[in-house]
Amino acid sequence: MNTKTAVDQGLMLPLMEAFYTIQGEGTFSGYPAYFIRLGGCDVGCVWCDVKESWEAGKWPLVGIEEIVEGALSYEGRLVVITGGEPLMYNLDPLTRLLKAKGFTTNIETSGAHTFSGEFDWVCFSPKKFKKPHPGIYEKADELKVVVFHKSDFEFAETHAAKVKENCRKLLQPEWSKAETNTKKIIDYVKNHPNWNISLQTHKFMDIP
Ligand SMILES: C[S@@+](CC[C@H](N)C(=O)[O-])C[C@H]1O[C@@H](n2cnc3c(N)ncnc32)[C@H](O)[C@@H]1O
Ligand SMILES: Nc1nc2[nH]cc(C(=O)O)c2c(=O)[nH]1
Ligand code: SF4
Ligand SMILES: [Mg+2]
Repeated sequence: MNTKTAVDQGLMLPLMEAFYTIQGEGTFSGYPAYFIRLGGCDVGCVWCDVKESWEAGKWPLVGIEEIVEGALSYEGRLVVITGGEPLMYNLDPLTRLLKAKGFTTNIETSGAHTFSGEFDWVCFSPKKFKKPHPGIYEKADELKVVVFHKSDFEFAETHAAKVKENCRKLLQPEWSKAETNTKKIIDYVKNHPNWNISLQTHKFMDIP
């Protein structure tokens, strides 16, 4: 099988980095987790904190068995697949293998591409820069909207209207503007208690 076919089938993936850390964001904040960061993103968020991930061709193509071997070398059995935009790839084979080895599988996604993979928890973080694919709304367990500008509250509500009833609704301050945005988020959540706050706690702890 040639490399392109292997990538198309999700048997090889561009791996930017993989590391064992503490999930810093969202519902699983505080949980030890192995992060698999796939290279490549076509969404283009102006405030993205991993812009170096965007160009898929910069990262080595790694077979999914080798990716899972890396995860197996740590004690934790929670994996977070992120990027870049991980849904640019077929995640069925990787997540099937992770589940067969006993992992809980979580994803961080903008939802801008068609869904694939078998996930226990889907964190959907919609972006103004590229519209989400409509299929993501029924998959999302957590809607996590980054607040950069005051218009992001209205943006958050338009997506909240489309997710499942039991989907968690989180507002996360954009890191470089955290001081002013966090104040706005606190006021918003006090007045709209169906929303909760997510902070990038790994940045406060100075860990990956
Ligand atoms: C780097 S993205 C990768 C996964 C996927 N592309 C996405 O955007 O969901 C991981 C998470 O970090 C958030 N994020 C990225 N840059 C951020 C920033 N400057 N401040 C706060 N959150 C940020 C994203 O919204 C997303 O929830
Ligand atoms: N510790 C830690 N938690 C995270 N949660 C989501 C992250 C991401 O970049 O997807 C991330 C990350 O990069 N590090
Ligand atoms: S979708 Fe995610 S990885 Fe892509 S630019 Fe936006 S925050 Fe960065
Ligand atoms: Mg991050």
